Amino acid sequence: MAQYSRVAGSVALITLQNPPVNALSAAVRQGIVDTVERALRDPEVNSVVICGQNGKFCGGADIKEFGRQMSGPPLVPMIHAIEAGHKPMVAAIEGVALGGGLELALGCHYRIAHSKARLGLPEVSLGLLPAAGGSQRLPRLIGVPAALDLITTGRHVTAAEALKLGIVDQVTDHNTVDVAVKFVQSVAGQSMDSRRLSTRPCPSLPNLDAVFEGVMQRVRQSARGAIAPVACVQAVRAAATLPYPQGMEREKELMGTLFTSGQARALQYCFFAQRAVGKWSLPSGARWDTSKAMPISKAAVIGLGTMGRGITVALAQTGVSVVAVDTQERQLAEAKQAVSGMLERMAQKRGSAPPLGLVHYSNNLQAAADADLVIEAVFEDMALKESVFQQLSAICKPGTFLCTNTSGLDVDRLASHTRRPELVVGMHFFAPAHVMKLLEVVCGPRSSPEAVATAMQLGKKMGKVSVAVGNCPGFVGNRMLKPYVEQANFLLEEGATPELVDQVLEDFGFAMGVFRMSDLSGLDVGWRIRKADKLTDPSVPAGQPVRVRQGRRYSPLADLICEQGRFGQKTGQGWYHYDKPGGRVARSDPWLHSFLEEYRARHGLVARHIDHQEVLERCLYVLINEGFRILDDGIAAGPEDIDAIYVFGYGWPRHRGGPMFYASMVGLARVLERLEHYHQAHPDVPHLQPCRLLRRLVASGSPPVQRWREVIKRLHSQL
Ligand SMILES: CC(C)(COP(=O)(O)OP(=O)(O)OC[C@H]1O[C@@H](n2cnc3c(N)ncnc32)[C@H](O)[C@@H]1OP(=O)(O)O)[C@@H](O)C(=O)NCCC(=O)NCCSC(=O)CC(=O)CCCCCCCCCCCCC(=O)O
Ligand SMILES: NC(=O)C1=CN([C@@H]2O[C@H](COP(=O)(O)OP(=O)(O)OC[C@H]3O[C@@H](n4cnc5c(N)ncnc54)[C@H](O)[C@@H]3O)[C@@H](O)[C@H]2O)C=CC1
Repeated sequence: MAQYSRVAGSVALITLQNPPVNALSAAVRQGIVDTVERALRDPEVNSVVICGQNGKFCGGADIKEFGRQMSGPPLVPMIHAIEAGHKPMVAAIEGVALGGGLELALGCHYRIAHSKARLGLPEVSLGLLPAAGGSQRLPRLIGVPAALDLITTGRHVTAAEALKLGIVDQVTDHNTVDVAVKFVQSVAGQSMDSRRLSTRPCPSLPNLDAVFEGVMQRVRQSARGAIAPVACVQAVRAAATLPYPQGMEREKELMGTLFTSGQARALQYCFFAQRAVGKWSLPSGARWDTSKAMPISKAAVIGLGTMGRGITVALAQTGVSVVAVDTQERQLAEAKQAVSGMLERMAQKRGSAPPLGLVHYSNNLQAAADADLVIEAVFEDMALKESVFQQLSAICKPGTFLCTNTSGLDVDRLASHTRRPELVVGMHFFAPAHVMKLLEVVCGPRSSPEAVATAMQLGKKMGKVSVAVGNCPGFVGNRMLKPYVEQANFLLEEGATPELVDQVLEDFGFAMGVFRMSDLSGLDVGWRIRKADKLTDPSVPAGQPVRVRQGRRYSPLADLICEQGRFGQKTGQGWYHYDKPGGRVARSDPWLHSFLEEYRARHGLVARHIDHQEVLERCLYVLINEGFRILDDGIAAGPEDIDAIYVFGYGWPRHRGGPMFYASMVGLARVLERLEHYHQAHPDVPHLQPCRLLRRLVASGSPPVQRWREVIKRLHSQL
């Protein structure tokens, strides 16, 4: 809806009303059309201000309407009518002006923003382009390079940057509507001809072709198969090279392709999945909106290796005071330097002071005594972690939350080593912890709703997408990763190369294929876990066939690589060769290829041709199959949780929506059929055996992912 009122005698004030973000639903669009017509007709009115209710101008088109039959007045003619109006129209921008909201403001003759407002055209992140004239008006207003930057990245700008770029005419710290009303009165009666952006030429650019070629190259490289960024560049090119009406035609044509695409559906699903995961609930009935999170002003981080350092930085960035503890003096000194360096670099980028004073260092666990919350990040060793939790339980004040960053150990077992198991919860960050958006909050059977709420809330404050998961080996993300990595190793045994597997996965859209990723993370990490699981020599019982462990197929390839001291990037050699230890550029390694040939010969394996389809299906479907098992076990609340974990923590291409969404796009019957096919070919690989939930969903007619919860009926929910 849009409310019409008269202020200051002659100014019509149109207020968009559609909480929470005044999205441009059909009713709002109809309201705008009606109220603008009324203002233009009313002889007592000489000017118009458009604003949004509750301090938010407009969050853009109503995304919930996409994918349904569109009704109500379309945006393009509505915005044209505003721009063509003979009375001055001013957008009073508070809160946000995003997507269609900014396009509406660009149709107005002036824009006044509050200093705290954010503006942007984020359509690209929904698989779309700004198709209500945004791709044509913005370049005319701020020039091609700046418009290309905003439209292809979708980034939000502050009011101050918007003023600098020329998107807004004025920024105020006062009441924006009052300022806009005063301003519009001062221009009432003037001609608005020069203020209509559609009538302006695009500022000329001498090297137009080179600019577009450069941006297109950059976009294609970083988009990894996403079509919207490419269409955004094409639309802006139309603004730069065609008259406005033809540019609008091109914008419409490009939007037509995007609007109904699978990528747009996937990206819009991700938007809602990201929000859905915040609305967690536990089997006890405790929920996100009924459980109280405790405020955390002082935290302690125990263990200052790769993870502890990143977690310390992320906490300090959030304004939380941190006691950073490592018992090794050398590690402590190195961590101090590394943390300060990271904080300084980040502050320099932002142009603010680094929060160095928030971090204090100690080599003594006692320093954690008065922390509100502790995050343990020592080596992945159960006995060590148990001892640390036992000590913390004795040292910390009553009520301190005790969290672990373990990658997959039993959180409840750690809880049992404390006097307050209800205050123990997993906070599983991803490396680098100050950059990666994902946080798995692991709820043990005894974790209290307050502990879960506090960890979820702290994660959100740190800018993370926090996902509540149940307690099982590997939780959600790493549990699914295991069969994926295993399958990639089997493919090597059968004739593939790391280059082939990685290329297929990178073509699919992963930032890194599985072998490049393993080299980056360090091959020794998995090796240590396999040793602890008694899968590697010398703990393997005598007589155990070398490619079978615990009755199922096992590939010792990664163990053999590690035995050679090849731990990946850190040692300069792994599945690939690097120029030096710590080198980043992966090069094909002839040694590795001969090693694979010898390995196959030794085990009587005959290399066969493996095509791209098999690589993709075996790696992805086995991971998806484990995702179904996780849902069936009640370790994740729904497919959205798994998808958010994979998109924000594991580099799953966002435009493919996450593994569970992808499965529903491929078709569950097809996934089932291919798993059956591969399981028949490899009966000694239990992970390939289709899970019963997948079968049940197929038997229920393969409902869309949004309706899976109706089919998942858990007997023993862990969440
Ligand atoms: C606005 C935010 C920054 C607020 O953030 P925050 O305060 O953190 O709150 P949130 O938790 O994010 O959100 C709260 C709540 O609001 C919901 N919500 C937010 N935004 C929207 C929205 N735009 N629509 C609907 N709902 C929204 C959100 O889901 C939360 O609710 P909950 O899920 O129940 O918890 C932040 O929310 C944000 O960033 N929002 C998104 C902003 C955005 O991306 N805007 C752009 C939208 S797309 C757009 O505007 C495009 C256009 O306008 C162009 C439209 C042209 C259409 C023309 C169609 C022509 C098609 C031609 C094809 C023809 C095909 C054929 O031939 O058939
Ligand atoms: N490295 C990664 O990518 C990820 C690791 N994790 C998990 O995070 C934890 C830490 O991993 P990393 O940072 O990689 O380890 P790391 O090996 O880099 O660092 C561990 C640190 O703990 C310190 N430490 C050991 N015992 C201690 C004690 N009793 N008290 C205080 N400090 C002690 C060590 O001195 C060392 O500095 C592990 O549980 C790991 O599984 C989780 C997510 C990702």
